[in-house]
Amino acid sequence: MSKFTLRWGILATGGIAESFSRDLTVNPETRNVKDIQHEIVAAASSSSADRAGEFLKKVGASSSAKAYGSYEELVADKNVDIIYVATPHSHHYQNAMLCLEAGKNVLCEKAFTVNAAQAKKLAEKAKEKNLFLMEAVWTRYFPLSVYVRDIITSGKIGKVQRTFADLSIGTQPEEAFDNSHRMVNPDLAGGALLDLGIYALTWVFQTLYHTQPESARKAPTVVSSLKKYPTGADEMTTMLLTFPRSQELGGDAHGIATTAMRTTPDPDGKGSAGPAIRVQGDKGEVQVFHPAFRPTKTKLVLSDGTVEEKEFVQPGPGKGSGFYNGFGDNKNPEGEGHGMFWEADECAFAIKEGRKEGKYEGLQESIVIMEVMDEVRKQNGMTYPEKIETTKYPTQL
Ligand SMILES: NC(=O)C1=CN([C@@H]2O[C@H](COP(=O)(O)OP(=O)(O)OC[C@H]3O[C@@H](n4cnc5c(N)ncnc54)[C@H](OP(=O)(O)O)[C@@H]3O)[C@@H](O)[C@H]2O)C=CC1
Ligand SMILES: O=C1OC[C@@H](O)[C@H](O)[C@H]1O
Repeated sequence: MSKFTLRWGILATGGIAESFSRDLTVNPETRNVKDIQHEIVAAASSSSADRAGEFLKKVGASSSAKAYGSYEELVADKNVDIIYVATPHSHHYQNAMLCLEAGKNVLCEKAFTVNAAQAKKLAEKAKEKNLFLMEAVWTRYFPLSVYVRDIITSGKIGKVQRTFADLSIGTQPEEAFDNSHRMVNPDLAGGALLDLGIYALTWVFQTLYHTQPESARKAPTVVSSLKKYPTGADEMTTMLLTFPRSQELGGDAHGIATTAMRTTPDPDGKGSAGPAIRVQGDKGEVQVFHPAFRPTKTKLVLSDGTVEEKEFVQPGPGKGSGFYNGFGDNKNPEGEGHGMFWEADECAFAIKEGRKEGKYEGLQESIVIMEVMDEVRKQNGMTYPEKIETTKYPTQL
């Protein structure tokens, strides 16, 4: 049987574009995926075509892949089936809209947009054009996440009551980033909430919201506190979410999502401080260890005395495929892939099957999460410049 090939265009040539593109070059059979394959057919850099060309060489794309010096040229390429948007948060709305308007399917990096209004507009445009659109929350597609969700829906830990989830990175932001860096720069919609807090929210949502039947899912209420960094972006944010749920499911559930730049749930790098995520039911809990964006270890602890630890090593090409932590250069342990190929596979399966959204986080869920982040920013007076909050398209950034 011939394989379905998804032809990718890569929009931007920064750190995560490199990790993602390297993962696209990994043979899917190494992860036991047989019916689809990926091909990078083009990349574009807003700086120059030369930079796009160097990028294509670096990530191991075929020599026939096209290098463009503008995003507009990329979206006009007829050989491209889907575009991976890998620019800073501030640019996602404009860049993703450019792709959709040109008739391209889109996988857009997290945080999906700057606010929920922009996310809704993208979802409407994708629907109008009958295109696939997905937020690139890669963690949702890991076998580890599938396992955790299955634990919950199978009832193994009983009725789920509460999830604690933290993604904090234990850095000194003053040393790690200058004020123009995307992690702290409000002009690029920087800050802990949109960059890191999204993963804490991902764990809260995929355990307390996504595990409910679709018709039963209700948006949570939220109370929050946020500490600002001198640039005006946030460096630490804490959110308490209440999910309205039926008595049958155990009644309302609480999600505590935290993020911070200066602390870490894993100070010794060995997991000694305990898990970063705890999903608690009335018969036990399932734990997930740091980092919330790329966890590899879980522990199930039940009130009947069962304790089961599991390791989920990312399958892959062998020596360090270039694991990128968002602001530095970090290598995967030998023999591990990065893990962005799972979300890429989902795009291929969806497009092959004619689905228009990701199966483990549809657009409605991305929008609800953006609404939570909007509310947190509103409660704490954190705004971004109007030109990146606007839904006006096109807007020159
Ligand atoms: N899933 C994950 O694990 C990770 C996801 N991310 C997400 O990926 C996105 C990009 O992050 P990352 O790759 O670290 O960022 P980088 O700064 O490394 O790269 C961003 C790229 O966007 C393009 N760009 C266009 N306009 C601008 C602008 N005004 N300022 C800066 N860059 C611009 C540039 O590419 P060019 O010049 O080629 O056009 C640049 O190289 C963010 O949304 C982030 O949240 C980041 C890290 C990890
Ligand atoms: O998505 C991400 O995951 C890893 C983080 O360190 C990074 O900053 C973030 O963008």
